[in-house]
Amino acid sequence: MIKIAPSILSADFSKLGTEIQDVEQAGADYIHVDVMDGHFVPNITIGPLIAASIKPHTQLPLDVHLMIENADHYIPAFAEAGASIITVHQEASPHLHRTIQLIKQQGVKAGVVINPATPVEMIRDILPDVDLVLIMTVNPGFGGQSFIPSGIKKIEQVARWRKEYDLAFEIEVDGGINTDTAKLCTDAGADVLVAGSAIFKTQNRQQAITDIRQSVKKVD
Ligand SMILES: O=C(CO)[C@H](O)[C@H](O)COP(=O)(O)O
Repeated sequence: MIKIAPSILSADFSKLGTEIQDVEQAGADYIHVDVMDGHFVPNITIGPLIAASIKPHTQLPLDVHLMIENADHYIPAFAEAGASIITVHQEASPHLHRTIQLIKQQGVKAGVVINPATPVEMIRDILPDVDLVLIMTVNPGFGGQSFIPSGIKKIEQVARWRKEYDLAFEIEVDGGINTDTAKLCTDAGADVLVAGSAIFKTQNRQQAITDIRQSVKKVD
């Protein structure tokens, strides 16, 4: 079963608790928390204080996507805030192996992310150490952007390596996911679909999640 991770970047921040409860009741599997620092990406969003304040409002795992420089400085605080998964960018992590080990030392699952312009080969050597690989299909920073299809070949390649090396990490995809693009990703091997505007910008979140789940089952 495909997992759905609504990205709260597109939620109403004035009522985050009820927004999160709404998507949990609607059948979400993870709550995707987009953390941006205004340096690595041109936007500023959520810090550990907000992550900690939303944690009591959901039973779902907090899937924390760090789009920040100096992630090592903040990983303990996000773990303390209740993150279940923390993902860091290959492009922002000069000592990626050390950073992945730091996440695991906090008792949190560790993931690695690559941007649309980063060759998938850049994460090959870290695959045995991660619990999740996140392939970006937009340039990180904002919700509501168009899907960049070059991510599909990366999902396929990561899925091939997972099989070849007998590994068990999840493959997640993020950016421009909707009923038109979800199936391209799941057919390529994605297990977790992050969707922001396709879920939070609708009135009926249950219908939105059901529609994405149905779209990946369609026979072409
Ligand atoms: O990481 C992100 C942006 O950096 C968001 O998770 C992503 O863009 C989701 O939004 P949408 O589904 O609207 O594209």
